[in-house]
Amino acid sequence: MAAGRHGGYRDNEFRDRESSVNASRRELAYSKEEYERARGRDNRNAGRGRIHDVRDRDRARVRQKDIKEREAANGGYRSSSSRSDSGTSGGNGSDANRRSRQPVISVRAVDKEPGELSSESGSEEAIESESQVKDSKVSRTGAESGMQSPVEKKRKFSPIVWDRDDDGSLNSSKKRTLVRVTTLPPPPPLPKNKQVPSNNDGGVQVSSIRDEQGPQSPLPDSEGVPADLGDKTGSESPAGLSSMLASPIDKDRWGNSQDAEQLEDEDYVPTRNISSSRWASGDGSPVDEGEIIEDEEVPKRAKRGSLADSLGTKRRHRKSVTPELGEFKRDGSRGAGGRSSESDDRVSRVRSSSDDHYSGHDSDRNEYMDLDEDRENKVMGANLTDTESEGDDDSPGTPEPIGPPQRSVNMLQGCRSVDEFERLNKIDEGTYGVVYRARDKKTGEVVALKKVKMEKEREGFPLTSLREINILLSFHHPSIVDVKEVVVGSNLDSIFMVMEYMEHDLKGLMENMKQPFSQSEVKCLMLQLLEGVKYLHDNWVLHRDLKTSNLLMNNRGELKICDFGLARQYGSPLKPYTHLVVTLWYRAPELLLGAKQYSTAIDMWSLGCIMAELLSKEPLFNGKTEFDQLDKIFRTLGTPNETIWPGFSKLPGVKVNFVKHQYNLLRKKFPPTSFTGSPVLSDSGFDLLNKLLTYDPEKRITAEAALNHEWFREVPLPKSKDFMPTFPAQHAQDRRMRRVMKSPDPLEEQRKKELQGDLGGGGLFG
Ligand SMILES: Nc1ncnc2c1ncn2[C@@H]1O[C@H](COP(=O)(O)OP(=O)(O)OP(=O)(O)O)[C@@H](O)[C@H]1O
Repeated sequence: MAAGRHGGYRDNEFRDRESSVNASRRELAYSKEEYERARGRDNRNAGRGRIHDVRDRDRARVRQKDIKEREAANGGYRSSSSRSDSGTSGGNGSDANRRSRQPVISVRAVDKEPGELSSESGSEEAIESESQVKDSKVSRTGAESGMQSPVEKKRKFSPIVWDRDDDGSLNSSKKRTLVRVTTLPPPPPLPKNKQVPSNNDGGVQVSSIRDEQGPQSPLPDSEGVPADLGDKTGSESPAGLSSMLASPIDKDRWGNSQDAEQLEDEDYVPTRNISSSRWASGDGSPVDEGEIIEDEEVPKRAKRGSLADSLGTKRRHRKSVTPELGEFKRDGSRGAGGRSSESDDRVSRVRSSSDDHYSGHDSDRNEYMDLDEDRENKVMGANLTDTESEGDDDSPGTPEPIGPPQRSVNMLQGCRSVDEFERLNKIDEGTYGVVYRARDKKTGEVVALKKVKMEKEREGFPLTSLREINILLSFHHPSIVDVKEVVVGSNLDSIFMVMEYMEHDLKGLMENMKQPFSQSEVKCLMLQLLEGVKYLHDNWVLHRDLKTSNLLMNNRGELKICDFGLARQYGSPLKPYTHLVVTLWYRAPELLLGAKQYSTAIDMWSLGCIMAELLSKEPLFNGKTEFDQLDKIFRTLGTPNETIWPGFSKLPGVKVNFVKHQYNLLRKKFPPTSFTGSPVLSDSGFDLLNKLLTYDPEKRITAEAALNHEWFREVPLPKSKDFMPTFPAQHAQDRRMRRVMKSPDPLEEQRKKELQGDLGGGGLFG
């Protein structure tokens, strides 16, 4: 029976995976097509100026050099691996890529010291798989003669550079960024067919407030929040947020006198007034294209900004961003998880309604998608055009209409009202949002509504929420929580994400479980998790806050990643705030040690911590401070050194004198057999755990490689989702209490305190 189940699971699961892989491949095909098109346009525009030629030549040289180095380092291996080229080859293609960028690492494969994880060497297995990957990928990308586009390769593994303060010779942030950006790829496209719908692509209507408000509006550039998600449009919709923003606070209009009073009390009325927004004039004057605002990123989600800010920013981006960024309207593949027909309907409905009101700004097309870049990357696109040929094509004056004309609409016009939902209960209250269980009165469907907290908003709509909405509306995958639409509060002062309802989050679930998950259950969960993370990484997004409370589970055994408030496209320059991303217990050592660059590996470390927690029901490293966290890691895994982690000794945090723990004691925590109740883990399971918890981020296993790990193929096989245990749904107080009592991050605690007492307010949903 069990075997049968497993067999069934494997069929289903691997079919899922196969379809996911296929989707990824389709996305790859798209990317390549776009890339080729961009290159074609490069050629067409070759006469634009010498500077482009010089730049191209430089780039070509750098690429050649890069390729040669890689070949030399890999004994002639030329990786044709591409990010989307996933799954079935059994390859460690991503690892291969990483290694190929850092040849030294593979040379050190044989060096082992006490404390070194057995898997940290980069492994022969990986090298072997490189050639497999090479073979399989070469054949898929035959036109490239087995050589991956340098752009693709660079893009995938270009680390985020966030420290821009070290360039003393350049006293303007703009210059600094320009310099940095030269090493970075153009911002990656969101997934094909999964991008946040633009004006013409359904789901979200981007406002062109200036157009709406006429020339007298001083708002230079603004754009919409999610609106018009398809169910209703026009007259049925509430007044647009744009109008709301465009006029001074009006209690009647906002309905919520409490909010209005608060704002008045705090003298923040002007911030709600777009005509006096910081983008309009004076110190809040519109930022010129190319200007950088050196906003320092603040702790998780504390950063807020007016919607107009980010939207205005995006418009500025848009003029020079890469073609990929702007092009929403693509045919072809669906999301890896398959887009629901409902979503398609939504898109088509909005599309069909988007042909009127065309403002003539093909530039508008890109705005919503790019929200996650927000202020810190104001002119990333502009700068990229100075440094990347791919970006040249979308420079002003060379618009490439790709979809039907777009109309300008009020930002939230078309969104349904939250009153169309019946509130059932409060599920949880996160740091920056309250989550309710609710029922759609029309359809009877039970959903989760995450309310964006606006109570303390001084500058407008929280950027982190914009980012989250943007990403979640864009991405569709079985392992990523689905945001169906955005609705507005009855007083128009609040915005809710309508998500599929999930009965549990893994943190709360484990706290209520008597026994930890079995190995086969952990495998089932890890497979789903890895699929989701692979999908994110394939689409250039780092989650940056993976932890068990951000993993939802329903009673169908499905796991879904939520909380994308910290998620970010990578390959873009970021602000220095590294040590404040990722909840402490799940934070990678490079972040804890102040590394100046990070990439997908930070999420993989979190997955290692999660895997261990799923097996043992206890957090693996539950530090109280950053130092304590590192100490706990080092005690368990051994203190790293330059041999196992080249570059380690140069990390800023290494100035601190850590006790040198000689040995890796992880196996003691997860023995192959146990009579003491410790969670058991097979050799191959332990190998995977080791690879996830590898110190050197360059050698840490990728999601793709992890998915192909032997552990998932050995007995006990992954349990079928259908046979995963079910649990009674958790009530609000369970989840809330757990969060307040167990939250390990002092910053999070502080934020929680700040928010206490600030909840509630008018309307059905508080
Ligand atoms: N779709 C959903 N279905 C059911 N519960 C959900 C859903 N989304 C979120 N939750 C619950 O709400 C909690 C908080 O959600 P989320 O993490 O998105 O909010 P947040 O404000 O970003 O929280 P945090 O303080 O962790 O950053 C989750 O841990 C989960 O328990």
